[in-house]
Parts: sequence; structure tokens; C-alpha cells
Amino acid sequence: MSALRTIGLSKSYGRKPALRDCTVELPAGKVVGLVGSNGGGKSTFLGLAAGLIRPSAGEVRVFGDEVRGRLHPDAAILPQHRPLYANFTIAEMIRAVGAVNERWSSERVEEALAAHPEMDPSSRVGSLSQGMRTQLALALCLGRLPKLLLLDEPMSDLDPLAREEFLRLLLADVAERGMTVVLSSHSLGELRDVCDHLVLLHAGEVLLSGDVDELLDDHLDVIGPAGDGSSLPGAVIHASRTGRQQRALVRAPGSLAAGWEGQRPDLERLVIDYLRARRISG
Ligand SMILES: Nc1ncnc2c1ncn2[C@@H]1O[C@H](COP(=O)(O)OP(=O)(O)OP(=O)(O)O)[C@@H](O)[C@H]1O
Repeated sequence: MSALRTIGLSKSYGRKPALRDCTVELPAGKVVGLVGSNGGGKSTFLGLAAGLIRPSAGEVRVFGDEVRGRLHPDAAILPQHRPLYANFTIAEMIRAVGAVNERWSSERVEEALAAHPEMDPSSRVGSLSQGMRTQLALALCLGRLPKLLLLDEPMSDLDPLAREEFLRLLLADVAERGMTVVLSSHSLGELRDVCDHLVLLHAGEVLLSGDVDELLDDHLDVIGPAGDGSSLPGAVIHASRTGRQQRALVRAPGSLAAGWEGQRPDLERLVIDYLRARRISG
């Protein structure tokens, strides 16, 4: 069964569409990278998946159950604004969140915070740096022992070491507990190392969704003589010229004509060329 499935999911704010007819199926036990342009709909997608936002049309299912305005008991979300009470101490915050969750492990929270001895339990949340708040909010998410963890730009305010530790913690939970992680990020370099599955959003539309390796295998980054567009193999996603050469990203490539060379694209190339193509076509 998929961890998260959306069918024709749409959300408009007033008359402005934020997500349009989104149908995706995200496999359980994987790390899913949610990427795209600014305002592409990533936070809206995560909010809908968590039941924080109500859809304008379509449906969301978490482990087969339709999400209807409330967080699925097997899910946890780290929203972009990190919902914490500034006047509470860290220890009070942990107790408060534990008290409202039926399934709860304070050991799991402590385990997640163990790598951060600077987070004294008696410190006020309001005195923590932005990155420390993110660490605390993530630890609170893990305390719910989620099977599906939804993370909105979790690494944006973490230092390089904290990012590495954060990813290590997540990957350990994916491997040991079979957790599914959906994380939005603009940092393709970081996603490349951890993502099994990709969802690419632009202007509320899903441009790509699938297993990362399969998507990369299905594309070719080709270079050849300019002006010879007729010999490009496969469907052209985006093409550009420099002098006498042209470069293109093609999908479902056939065999290459003489004078052309091709290689499997990396994740950055794939994502950037899809977004560039959309920007040009408007
Ligand atoms: N509460 C809201 N009211 C009105 N419009 C909204 C609201 N939240 C989001 N939007 C609009 O919906 C669209 C999608 O926004 P969303 O925050 O989901 O994108 P995003 O991909 O997370 O963006 P970013 O990468 O910039 O964080 C944008 O056009 C945004 O302006």
C-alpha cells in the first residue's frame, strides 16, 4: 500500500490555484523529495496531506485512509513556521506535546535531541536559535513515532553538521522503522544523496513524479551540432545552444545519430531543465 496517495487533488486560495489536479502515489518506506519553483505548491501539498488545509477538489489518502481535516494518527508534520510556544521551556514543550498525543515516546524525543547537548531542557523555547527550534520541532515530530513524516524545508536553517546529523537520523528511521519521509527542499545537492522518489511541482502542477533512478534512466543529457534538431532522440524537454553546439535534455531516448553524445543526467540537471522549460513556455 502507498504511504500517501492523492487523486485529482486541487486547492485554490480565492480564485488563485495553488495546486491543480495532483495525482501522485508515494511508496511506503522511502524518502520522497518534494521540489519545485517558489510558490510551486509544496507547502500547500504538505498541508493538505496533513489535513491542515482542506482541498478544493480531489482527495488525499494516508495509508489508505482519506484525510478529512485532521492529521492521520500515523503521520507527523514539521511545518515551515515550526509551531512551538516561546514561553515554555524545552522540557515543558516536550511534556505538553506528549500530553496531547495518544502514541508518544519521550525516549524517542530524548534520543533525537541527544546529539544537541546545547539544548538544555530548562532553556526557554523563545531563547533558542531558529536552527535549534527546528531540531526541537523535529524531535517532537519523531516522538509521535510516525510512519509518515512530512517535512517542510526542514534543513533551511540548519548548519552543515546539523544537516548531516538530521539526514542520518531520518535515514536510520527509514531503514529501521520503515518510516516514509516526504521532505520539501530547494537544495538538490542534499536531496540527491537521500531521495528514492521525486515529486516536482511548478505553478501547482506536477511536472514529474516517480522513482529517482527510473526517472534518470528515462532521460538523456545530449550534446551535438547546432541546427541539427531533427536528429535529437526522444522527446525534447529543454534545449539550448552555445556557438556551434546544442545541448538538450530528452525523455525516452532512442539511439543517438552520428555526431551526438549523451549521458544520464543528474538530479540537478533533470529538475532545472524541467523548470527552465516551464519558465520559457510560461
Ligand atoms: N494562505 C494563503 N493564502 C493565499 N495564497 C496562498 C496561501 N498560501 C499559499 N498561497 C499561494 O499558493 C501558491 C503556492 O504556495 P506554496 O506556499 O504552497 O508554495 P511553495 O512551493 O511551498 O513555495 P516556496 O518554495 O516559495 O516556499 C503561491 O502562489 C502562494 O502565493
